[in-house]
Amino acid sequence: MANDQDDQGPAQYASPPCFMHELDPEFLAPLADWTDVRRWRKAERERLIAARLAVSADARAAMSQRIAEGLDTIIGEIRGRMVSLYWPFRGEPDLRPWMASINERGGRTALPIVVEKGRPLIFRAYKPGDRLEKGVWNIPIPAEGDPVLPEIVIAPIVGIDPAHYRLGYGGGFFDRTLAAMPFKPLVIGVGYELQRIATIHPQPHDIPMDRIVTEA
Ligand SMILES: Nc1nc2c(c(=O)[nH]1)N(C=O)[C@@H](CNc1ccc(C(=O)N[C@@H](CCC(=O)O)C(=O)O)cc1)CN2
Ligand SMILES: Nc1ncnc2c1ncn2[C@@H]1O[C@H](COP(=O)(O)OP(=O)(O)OP(=O)(O)O)[C@@H](O)[C@H]1O
Repeated sequence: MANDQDDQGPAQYASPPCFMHELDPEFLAPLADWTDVRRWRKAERERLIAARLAVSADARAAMSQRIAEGLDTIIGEIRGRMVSLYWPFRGEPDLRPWMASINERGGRTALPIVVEKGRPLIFRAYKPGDRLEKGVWNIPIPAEGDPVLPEIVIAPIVGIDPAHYRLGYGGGFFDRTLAAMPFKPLVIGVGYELQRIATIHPQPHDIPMDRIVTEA
């Protein structure tokens, strides 16, 4: 039969598949919708947290010290300024020695508090030695004190991309908090070089960090 093409090789698609990833390994097809992005972010968070925890505690402490030096370089004079930090968990850089040094140099420090899931964080002043209590997810939080508004916000990253978009633990807390603050603080993302990724597939709610500091 002249028009029967079934025996002329395999069926062909109307358009060729995309081979962009073969030309450039960094090429990433955009994820179609938020369901895909959320699924991808969940897996990527787990991978990045595991990678961070696989680094020895000694190496993490050394990197944390380097990060503290990088923060001092960016911030400069600390006297009279308030910086919010965080109580480290899951292998995050431990900046508590730097928190102590800020207070010794006439600066002030604060910690974030989860008031409720789906709501912005609040900040309370905290310096080493102040009383802590257990907050949501058992994260230590300052036991007392009025809310404060830090002019410098240090945000620990799970992942970070070249446009400074931050992947966090998935609560959306920092994005909500920065969107709700009455002024824009200087926002510095901190983490390790191993947390750099090609893209976090940024969404309209994601707010990029002003600066990134790692051990490098
Ligand atoms: N050290 C530190 N403190 C911080 C933050 C941080 O990133 N690091 N936060 C920065 O935002 C806030 C806490 N954010 C968190 C967000 C999610 C989970 C968490 O464990 N989520 C569950 C899933 C919960 C759910 O889906 O409802 C999980 O990952 O298993 C923990 C903390 C405030 N304090
Ligand atoms: N300004 C906002 N208003 C309303 N919802 C928001 C806002 N910012 C983030 N969200 C919601 O929070 C959820 C988690 O967001 P995302 O995956 O970006 O979290 P994350 O940045 O990794 O978490 P975190 O800051 O807590 O470490 C999403 O459902 C998102 O829509």
